Amino acid sequence: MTRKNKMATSTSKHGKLGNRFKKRKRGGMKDIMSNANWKTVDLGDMDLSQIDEAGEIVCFEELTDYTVLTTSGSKKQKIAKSPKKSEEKDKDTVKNTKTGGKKRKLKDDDDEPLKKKKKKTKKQIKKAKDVDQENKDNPKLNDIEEEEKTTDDETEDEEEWKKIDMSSWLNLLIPEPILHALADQKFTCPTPIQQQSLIPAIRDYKDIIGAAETGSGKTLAFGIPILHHILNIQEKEKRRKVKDLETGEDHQHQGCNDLLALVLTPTRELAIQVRNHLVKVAKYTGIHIAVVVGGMSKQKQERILKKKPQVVIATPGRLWELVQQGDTYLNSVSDVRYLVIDEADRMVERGHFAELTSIIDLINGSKKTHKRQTFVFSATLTMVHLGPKRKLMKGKFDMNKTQKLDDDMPVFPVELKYLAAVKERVKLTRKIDKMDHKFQKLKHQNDWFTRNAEELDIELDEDCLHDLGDSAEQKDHRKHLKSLRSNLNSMLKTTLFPKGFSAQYPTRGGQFTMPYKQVSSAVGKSATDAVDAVKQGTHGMKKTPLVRFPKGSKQKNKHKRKKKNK
Ligand SMILES: Nc1ncnc2c1ncn2[C@@H]1O[C@H](COP(=O)(O)OP(=O)(O)OP(=O)(O)O)[C@@H](O)[C@H]1O
Repeated sequence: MTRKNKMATSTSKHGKLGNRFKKRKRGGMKDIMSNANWKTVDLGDMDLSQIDEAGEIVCFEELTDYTVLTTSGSKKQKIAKSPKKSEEKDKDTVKNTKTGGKKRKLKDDDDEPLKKKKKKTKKQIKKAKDVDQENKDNPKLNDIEEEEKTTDDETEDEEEWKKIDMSSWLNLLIPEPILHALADQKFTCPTPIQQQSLIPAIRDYKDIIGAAETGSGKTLAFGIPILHHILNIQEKEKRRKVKDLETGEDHQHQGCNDLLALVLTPTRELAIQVRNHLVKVAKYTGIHIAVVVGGMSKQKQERILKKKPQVVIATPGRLWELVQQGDTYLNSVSDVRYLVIDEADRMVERGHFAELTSIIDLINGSKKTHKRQTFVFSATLTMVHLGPKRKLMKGKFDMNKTQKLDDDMPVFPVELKYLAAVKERVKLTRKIDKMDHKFQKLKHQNDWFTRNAEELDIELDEDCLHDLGDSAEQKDHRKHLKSLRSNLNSMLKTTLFPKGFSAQYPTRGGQFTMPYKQVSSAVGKSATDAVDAVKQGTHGMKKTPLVRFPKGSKQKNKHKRKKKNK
């Protein structure tokens, strides 16, 4: 339907569709009854057969006098009779057809005058070919824009979601629009990785390193905090704008229309998967999420980036290529506030590493003063086991001794505990030796001085001799040494390995035993299952006082409480 009250439609090769045809619209059927004959539209030199999108269309015809009938339930409504009225009313009716509680817009194609359409069609020939090729190559890429349309179309009762029990999310600082979207998807409980990441990432703005198996919900573990922070930025931006309007000032801030978050994934399939997942959860936030991956046509990429998405999900290769080409929007990638490296273990494989390093260098070189929050997620633990974490995080935060030990020896947890106990014993013995040695040395010095002084008949100044018995410092030393000795004693009295251990398995730094049953049940299993198997078999061992828990940890507090109760 055109503004000039002309109608462009198609006729099949086998003849006209007739004077009455039906057009299905959401919310009802539309009948268009022609009151006059169709007239052929002159398209000049243009050959319709060259347009891939044209499908069955072989020529254009226009209808200047028609009546539009719509069905509302079973009742048919006549909405236009005369050409002028028909145009106005038809436009209104279509525009007001409710889809998902939102006004459905007329498609540009329906709304444009035919002449304009003719000009555009020539231009569209190439574009249509590009798009078609692109869609053939990548059906998934095609879904990216499709899905956006369908999301808008969904109908729902605004308050309906509040009936769903979402109490498990309540303490995790989830903004209402996100909670709403989670409820829509019936995600009533956070997964463990989400539960553990959300508060530190949202409230404490901590960097997160997370390792959890495939399908454990890692995407939302970084997605929700990022959306939460962006919503906050938008809120602040709005307030600033209001303030600027009041004061007449014009400040430039990084805000709603900037690239704020970058998610890097090793493959385009994963990028699309992450994007679709985040789009669903950002449904009510107004936050724009886009994907930048290889295999997408330049035009489509430009179209997507023109919308200024605040979150970009990309593969390192494609992103780096576009940055190097000088893409204006992606050039601000160095200023992102949230950086996610998803599937980090795969990302460091050869093939991604060079571009990933370049991107990270670019981001690290940013002159912006704002703090960046980084999320590193991985499906396997290989990344965590690559080397001591503290080397990578030097100076970032202090690790206690047990953490350092665990970090150095990422074997089985149970093994670590016994290694820790052995190390503790050795350390204590060394400390005692050292102190003893100091005392011996002092004593020896005193003896040596006295002996020589006697031999040489020199009167010794008392100050030359070390006081081993009376000074406060010496007293402290003695006290300390005593406590070290008693600790070592109790350690030596406790059996390091419970009875029943028969099989032996080697570890770094020593040979330890564990029940054969557990060893055999752990063989050939995934790391998690093997650890479980070991844990089950060594349940009793966990209770030995040799195990040192990190300060402030749950186990430590439990241990303290138990001790107190005794
Ligand atoms: N809290 C939740 N409750 C129910 N389902 C959830 C929840 N969080 C995520 N999911 C669903 O679990 C599936 C896996 O989630 P997600 O893709 O985030 O896992 P992942 O750990 O990133 O997996 P992968 O390693 O394959 O990327 C998705 O279909 C997602 O919709």
